[in-house]
Amino acid sequence: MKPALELKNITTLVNPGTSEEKQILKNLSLTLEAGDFVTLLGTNGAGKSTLLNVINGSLKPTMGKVILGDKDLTNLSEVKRATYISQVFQDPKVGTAPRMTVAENLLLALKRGQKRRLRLRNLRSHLAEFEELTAQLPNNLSERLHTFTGNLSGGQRQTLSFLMATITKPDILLLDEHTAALDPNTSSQLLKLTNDVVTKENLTCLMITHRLQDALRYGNRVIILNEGQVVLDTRDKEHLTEEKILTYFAN
Ligand SMILES: Nc1ncnc2c1ncn2[C@@H]1O[C@H](COP(=O)(O)OP(=O)(O)OP(=O)(O)O)[C@@H](O)[C@H]1O
Repeated sequence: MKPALELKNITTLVNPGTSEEKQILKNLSLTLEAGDFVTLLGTNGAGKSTLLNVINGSLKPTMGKVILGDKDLTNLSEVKRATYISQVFQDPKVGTAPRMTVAENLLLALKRGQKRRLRLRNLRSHLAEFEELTAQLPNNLSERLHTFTGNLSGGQRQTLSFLMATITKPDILLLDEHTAALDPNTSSQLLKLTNDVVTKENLTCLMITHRLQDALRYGNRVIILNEGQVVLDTRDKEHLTEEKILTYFAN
């Protein structure tokens, strides 16, 4: 079977030819198998978000290739890649349309890839489905289906962003510290939901986190980046400890 995602010799150079020139990712290669749930760790500035940006297409690598299944995405725009790749960001304000209701946002996510005019038709016929989908979720989202998302709490909005990112099964799910801005209870509820959905749907997922205990608790594989390179890539989580992880971090 083909790997879900292959990054081949990715190098990203920003501000080339200026005094600000910086190589962020350095000839980085990485293969994700279908169903891999990777927790991605590394010090501030190691290149974790840059790696996600190269995958989602918001940053074009200076060199290297991004292959999804049998498709070469390297020259595909961010918008076109969104058909295959979903992402949840750290900021709850990103990822949902604030002047649309929860139900309207869910419908947009469900009809991803269709023309906007067609996407908002038949909202009524999906309401029962959305009620059922949100009923099991934290933060009483099911009681807020007709609320503008701009009026939701950060936790409700992040739960909605996660639901939108997974409502149709993405080929790759990217999570960039998606629970970091939430209070400890809400954060652990959303992480548990994340784990349940990723495991049940057998999603291929890359999740950036700074919390070592979460990196150890969730997923089947741990990757640590340092200065734009992979310094640890292991599925042997049984023998991994927080102390051991810290030895791979830059000082
Ligand atoms: N477009 C850009 N132009 C210039 N420098 C950039 C750009 N994008 C990222 N960088 C720099 O590249 C380095 C890596 O950034 P990146 O955001 O990928 O790190 P990170 O591992 O996600 O860090 P953090 O844990 O702080 O979120 C940082 O030093 C950052 O300042």
